Amino acid sequence: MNQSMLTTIRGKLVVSCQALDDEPLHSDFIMSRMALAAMQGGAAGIRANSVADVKAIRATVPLPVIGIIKRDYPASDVYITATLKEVRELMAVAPDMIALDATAHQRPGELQLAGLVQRIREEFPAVLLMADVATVEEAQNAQTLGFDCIGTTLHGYTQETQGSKLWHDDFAFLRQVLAHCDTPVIAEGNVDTPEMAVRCLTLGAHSVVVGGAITRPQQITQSFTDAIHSAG
Ligand SMILES: CC(=O)N[C@H](C=O)[C@@H](O)[C@H](O)[C@H](O)COP(=O)(O)O
Repeated sequence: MNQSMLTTIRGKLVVSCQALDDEPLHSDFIMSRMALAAMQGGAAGIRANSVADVKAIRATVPLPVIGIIKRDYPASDVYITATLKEVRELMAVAPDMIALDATAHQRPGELQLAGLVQRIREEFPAVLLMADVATVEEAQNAQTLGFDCIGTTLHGYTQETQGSKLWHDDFAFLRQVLAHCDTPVIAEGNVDTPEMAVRCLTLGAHSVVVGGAITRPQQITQSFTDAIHSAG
């Protein structure tokens, strides 16, 4: 499956099934059922956090999986697959692709981004690597480092991009990344409606990842209650 994941998800939807330990649906069993529901709805791939969730999802659905480990480190803003330790942990459950923070921020541990990519390529040559970025410069750097694909995942979530949403100005950030990179670009982050997902693909995104709008019921509920509140 590994080498073909990018082919499998081209022009299609990947569903992010994540619930952190402070969220109501935190459970590898529930995430595996979310993945099954996503598959029944036509998703071509799954993105998941933690070894337990990736393992449960892999045992439940035959879809390719993008694995991450979110872990907070003191004195670093990097929390998505920050070090080689998380990569090695994930490889025990063999995701097809691993996504890692590819921002310019200082990483915990010895290896910075270039060194980390080099070590992963040496140790795990078969796994695909997705660069989660927030800026165009980070996307270009990820391309130079040889990532297999670039995700807009962290746009709006770093100090430099705080408050920006992927869909702002008709997906201006996504369009800029697409204009500057030949590497496949995956639209991810605040893609909250089917129309937005279609727009990302029409603009040239290789694939689109949708999370909370499908798999976080507290967020979905809030969109209804907010709408009712503003109408009243
Ligand atoms: C910023 C960050 O930590 N993003 C995480 C990355 O894996 C997830 O919490 C998001 O749910 C995922 O990126 C999908 O985005 P959205 O849920 O907005 O569709």
